[in-house]
Amino acid sequence: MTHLLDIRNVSRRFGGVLAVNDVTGHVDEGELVGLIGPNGAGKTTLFNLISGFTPLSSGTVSFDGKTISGLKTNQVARLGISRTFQNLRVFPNMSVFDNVSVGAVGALPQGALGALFGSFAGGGARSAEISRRTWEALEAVGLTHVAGELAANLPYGQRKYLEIARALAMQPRFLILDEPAAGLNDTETRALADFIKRLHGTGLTIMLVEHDMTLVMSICQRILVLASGRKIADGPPDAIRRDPAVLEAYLGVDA
Ligand SMILES: Nc1ncnc2c1ncn2[C@@H]1O[C@H](COP(=O)(O)OP(=O)(O)OP(=O)(O)O)[C@@H](O)[C@H]1O
Repeated sequence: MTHLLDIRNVSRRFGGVLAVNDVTGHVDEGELVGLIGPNGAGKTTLFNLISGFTPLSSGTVSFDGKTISGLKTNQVARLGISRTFQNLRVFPNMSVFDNVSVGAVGALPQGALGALFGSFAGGGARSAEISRRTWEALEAVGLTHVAGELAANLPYGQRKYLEIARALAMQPRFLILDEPAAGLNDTETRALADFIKRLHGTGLTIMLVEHDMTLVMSICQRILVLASGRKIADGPPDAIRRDPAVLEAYLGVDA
């Protein structure tokens, strides 16, 4: 069976640091997978390698049976991989609606709808489709009521959902969330966990990096663990919780 995401012997070196060291793993269609590990383990670098933000030093990444390593970020996005960032990348002086529509614009190849609807109707059909996808994404994260607000005016918690909405406006098959709960309080984190579960319930495949273990253990079906760039474990939350290598590397406990 072909995995939706297939990572084979992937490495990335930064000077003397092997940030990701010969990692092999996969994500199947419909899974909700967590990626955990101590600070500096290589989690964000692995996400960057998957989404095309950082070139690989060696190895291959395939998506839906096609090699995507070497593609540019926008090409990867158009194939259906969408992501959020550890540090929010919201445009503060743009409206919430415009921030999210950036995602929809990025996902639609210029002229594709023109070809579909004929050259005269193309421009109008394209902007109607962008608007439809934007509203749909805002609806999914519960931000339609602030669509006209400047992003800068949103509280931090809502800006995180804004970033997720922008990723959703690309109508991805595979969503990558980099530390979605960072900076949120306990109540907000619980609400986020429910939201991610609902999103996953719609059939979306999701992979997330998260330091909040309660969140990861409660919602993920499977967890990959990195330590010093290497994959040290891969399994369901219960097994990961008891894995001696994980306890040693992750919690500093000599099991
Ligand atoms: N652009 C870069 N240039 C040089 N070194 C880098 C670069 N990006 C990452 N690294 C190094 O690679 C290693 C892995 O970093 P990475 O950010 O992927 O870890 P992480 O698991 O996401 O950590 P954290 O949980 O702290 O976010 C670290 O030693 C880091 O300093």
